[in-house]
Amino acid sequence: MLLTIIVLDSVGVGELPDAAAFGDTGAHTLNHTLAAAPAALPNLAALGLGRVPTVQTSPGGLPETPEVRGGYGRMREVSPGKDTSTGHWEFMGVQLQHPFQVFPEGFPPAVMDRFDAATGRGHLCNRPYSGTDVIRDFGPEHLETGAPIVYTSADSVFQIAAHEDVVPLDTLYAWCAAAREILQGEFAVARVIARPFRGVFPFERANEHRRDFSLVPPPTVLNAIEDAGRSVVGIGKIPDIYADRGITESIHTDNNADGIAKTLARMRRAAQADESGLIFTNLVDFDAKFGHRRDPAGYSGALAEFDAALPELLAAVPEGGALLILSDHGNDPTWRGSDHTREYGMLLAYRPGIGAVDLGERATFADVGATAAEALGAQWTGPGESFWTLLT
Ligand SMILES: O=P(O)(O)O[C@@H]1C[C@H](O)[C@@H](CO)O1
Ligand SMILES: [Mn+2]
Ligand SMILES: [Mn+2]
Repeated sequence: MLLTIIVLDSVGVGELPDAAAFGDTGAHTLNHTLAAAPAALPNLAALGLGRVPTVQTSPGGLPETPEVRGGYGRMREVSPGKDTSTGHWEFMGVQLQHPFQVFPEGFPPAVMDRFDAATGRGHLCNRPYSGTDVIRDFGPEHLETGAPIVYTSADSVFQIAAHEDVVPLDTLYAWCAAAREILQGEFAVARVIARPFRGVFPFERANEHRRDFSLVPPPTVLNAIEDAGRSVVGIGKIPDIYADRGITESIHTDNNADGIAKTLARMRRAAQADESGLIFTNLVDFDAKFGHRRDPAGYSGALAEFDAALPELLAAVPEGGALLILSDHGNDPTWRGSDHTREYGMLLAYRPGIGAVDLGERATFADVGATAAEALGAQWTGPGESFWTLLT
């Protein structure tokens, strides 16, 4: 049995009931993107996306689709966060009791003194910043001094930007590993992120060389699937997000198109070998290239690019297999600021021969992991209610 899960990173489907606590009342990544930059998305609509509550189907939204052949629903996130780690860990059965620590004033001397000692270079910035603005504003001084640019956001992240001609990639990754060691315990941040950049002012991000150094998660459904002797193929940021735990094979990707192509190829290889396991992909461009940059046209184009590839992905689902399409938080490109938005996760499902199946409102993202465990015959007694029987 082959299960493929594809996360459309940050494609939220409307404010969660507790959105006010995050300052996100009224946010709706999908609706606001399509209202600002219309795209038909016929294949996502045919899976039932337009039937997810609050998703707009009138003009400026998805087309009405009389013939829906897919499972559709939305998911509540119980963990108190709206970042990638929180969302993906909850997918696989980890419900956080407390939010990851954030550092809106920057990182204290107890952290930065140790980091400076590790790099021998001092540092620049050390406060919340947009990743494209920070290289524009601090890049010239970085080129002169070689000091790493350290910045954060509303998320629990310690980000290190450095020019590839000034700091070789392996040095930047070593600095991230050193920061990862320092940022534990009272200073634990969910992720240390390497943000290499290149070119001349105002510089260009080398997104394909981004690397996330995540905290190690507690045991997840991925471990249970691996323990059941199934393969767990992580594509894109997935291995980083789970700190390689419960991952049996990792496939790096440069962008969404590359992620889609590598997912397709791996699905076909698994089907030919009658392989039983999970292919788990994260497509990050929606979030990283367009959401945080408040670029609805780019966001809409990325959705259209995925929608155009969907027929091939559906055709690659073997008999008896399944495909889930999810989102892990919002990042409304029409919203104020440059951070994520607290929204329902999208849930779409496809199996060969499926009709229209209303998967309803899931009480937690962890229903995904409970479903994956049941589908793949893994033992999971943690959080989440499986919806696998709705798909069989
Ligand atoms: O460097 P940028 O502004 O893209 O940083 C964003 C802010 C988030 O915390 C981080 C991970 O999604 O990317
Ligand atoms: Mn994300
Ligand atoms: Mn993000």
